[in-house]
Formats: sequence, C-alpha cells, structure tokens
Amino acid sequence: MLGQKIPTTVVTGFLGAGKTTLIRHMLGEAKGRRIALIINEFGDLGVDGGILKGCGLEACTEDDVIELTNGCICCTVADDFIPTMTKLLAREERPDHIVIETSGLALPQPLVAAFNWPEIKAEVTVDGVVTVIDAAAVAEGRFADDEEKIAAERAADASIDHDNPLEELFEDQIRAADLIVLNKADLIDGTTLERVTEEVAQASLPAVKVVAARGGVLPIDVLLGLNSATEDLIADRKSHHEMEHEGEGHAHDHDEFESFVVSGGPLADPDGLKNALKAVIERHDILRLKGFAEVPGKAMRLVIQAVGQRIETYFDRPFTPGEARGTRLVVIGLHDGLDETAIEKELLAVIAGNAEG
Ligand SMILES: Nc1nc2c(ncn2[C@@H]2O[C@H](COP(=O)(O)OP(=O)(O)OP(=O)(O)O)[C@@H](O)[C@H]2O)c(=O)[nH]1
Repeated sequence: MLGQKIPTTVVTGFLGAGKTTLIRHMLGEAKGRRIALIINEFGDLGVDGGILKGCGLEACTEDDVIELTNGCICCTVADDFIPTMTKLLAREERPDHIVIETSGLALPQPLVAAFNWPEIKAEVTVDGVVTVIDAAAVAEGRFADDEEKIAAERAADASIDHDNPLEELFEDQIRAADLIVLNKADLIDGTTLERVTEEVAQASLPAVKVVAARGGVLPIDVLLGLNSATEDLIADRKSHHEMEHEGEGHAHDHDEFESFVVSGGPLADPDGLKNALKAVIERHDILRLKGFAEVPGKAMRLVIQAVGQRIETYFDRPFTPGEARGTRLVVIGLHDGLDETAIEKELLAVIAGNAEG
C-alpha cells in the first residue's frame, strides 16, 4: 500500500545458532507474503544463501535472496547495505516484508541504526530484531559465564573486554533483541530449558519475549508483525563496543575473528567424514565450519555443517550443469587461534580420505 513503510525483520544470533534454519522454515510458511531476503555472511563463500536457494521453496528464488558477502554489514553500511536496500525498494513489485540475516559475528546495533538514514527511514521500518540463541550451547555454559565475576574483572581492567569478544557479542545480540528464540531446545531437557530461559531473560531488556524452538520451527506470526520500530529505540541498546568508545570516533575492527575457505576435490570418504572433521575442529578450536561437497557417484550436493563438535551433513540439491564441484569449506575461528596452514593441510587430508584422525 502506498505510503506504508515496509516492515523489516533483522535475524541475528551467534554463529551456528540456527538463523538460516529458522528463516528457511519461516519462508515455507510465507502464506503468499512476498518476502525479500538479505543475507550477510562472514566468509567468502555464500553458504547460507546457497542453502536457502537450494531448499526448493518458491519463496527462495534467486531474485528474492540477496547476498552481501562483504563480511560485516556495520562496516559497509554506506557502500553495500544502503545501495542494496535502495535497489530493492526501487523494484516494481515491492516486497511485503524484508528479512535480513546478519552474520553470526555481527553486531546488530549499527545495522538497525542504518534504518535511520533518511532514504531508508522514509520507506522502511524495523519490525523487530529476532535474536536466535543456541540453547544447548548456553546450557553448557559456553556463553553464560558468571556475570558478577565478569563485571568485577571488567571494572578492574578495561582491556579485559577484548579478551572476551565472543561473550560480548552474545550479550550485544541479546541486548538488541525484540524477540529471543531459544533454539535447539530438542537437545536439552525441560528443566535445563527453564534455567536457560531465566538466564537469558535476565540479560535481555525487560519487555522482551523469550520463546523456545526446535529446528527453528515457529509460527510465522510469532516472528513477523512485532511492530517494534526498533530504529527509534536502538540508541538505548548500545553494544559494549559503542559504550567503550563513545565519543572517541573509534571504528571497530574485526581482528577478533578470522575466516578462510579451503577448496579441495571430491569427498573420498563420506562415512569417515564426521569423525575426521571432529578431530580437526577440536585440535584447532574451530568455532564454525560449513560448506558443500561433491561425493563421487552422487548427483546431489552434500551440505556440511559443524557448530563446535556437532556435525550435520545432508544432500540438498543436484549440482547444476557447469557448476563448480569439489569440496569447499568455510572455516571460522578466533584470530590468533587459527593456524591456517595446518588447518588447510588437515582438511585437505580429510577431503582426500587420508586424515590421520
Ligand atoms: N539439533 C538441532 N540442530 C539445529 C537446530 N537448528 C539448527 N540446527 C543445526 O545447527 C546447524 C547450524 O544451523 P544454521 O541454521 O546454519 O545456523 P546459522 O545461525 O544460520 O549459522 P551461521 O550463519 O553460520 O551463523 C545446522 O547443522 C542445523 O541443522 C535445532 O533446533 N536443533
């Protein structure tokens, strides 16, 4: 309808929490709504976009999925995100709703703030920030350290913040949320889920709803139509980094994280893949690993997903004629923690089927 702003939902959440899975399910329930999707990914290989385009849903066509593979939206707002939005808004058939999946390492705050840019604000509003959380990871204490202890450490030493980029990001993503999804509830029991819900609710803003999900499955009306106009509220949801550097004009950098792509031939030993990958992930403390592989004798492309030690593989769609085959994996980890040369060598051995284990 003319004059009405297009609602936009920002889906954020830590690496591997289940953002793409949730969006995929949501698109399957689109009920005739035209949803345009903007995906921002850390790493050079568009894995999330590739998975969504390969999922066979009518709502996931090439035209409706726009990938920003420039790494971090907040660093490229002016030359990447704003032009993408402008182009989308200029389309003859405008979308009913826009969904943006941020990279698992992105701070949602600068992205939401970009909706206050005049040419965007006139036509679009942030319907809500949905933060997806890996409830099983939180239950294991991976992002739920003792807050009092951390507060005391921070008070004693301002530089300590940068030793904890993961936990800070996690907190920033919670603080930015209008709705929090505790995903992977299937991996924990009811009592643990209650405990995690409580912990997360304490870290979030008071009115924020926390809902549990399994496999990212939630009714579309729970996710869309929050009417939050978050762009008007985001100034009060500052990230750690913004608070630390307020007034300094300090641009944030992404030195804390690193990603690279390993490309090899067909996957020689699909049956031994999971165990071989687990060993490499553990040895090198890899945070996230994902990509596609060619399996000899199979016409379908194999999707490989690893979040910590949890690994999943499935065939998603046939290779198209002329499409590059072989195996390509994005590796994401902490800067200074990744030995790129060794990891590449070990992953190439896994692909070739002669990993040492
Ligand atoms: N057991 C379980 N696995 C899940 C659930 N949701 C997602 N996964 C799996 O977790 C892995 C990561 O899911 P994605 O949807 O790709 O996560 P993401 O947040 O988009 O990942 P990044 O974009 O890399 O940050 C995949 O192997 C999913 O199949 C869930 O509710 N339960």
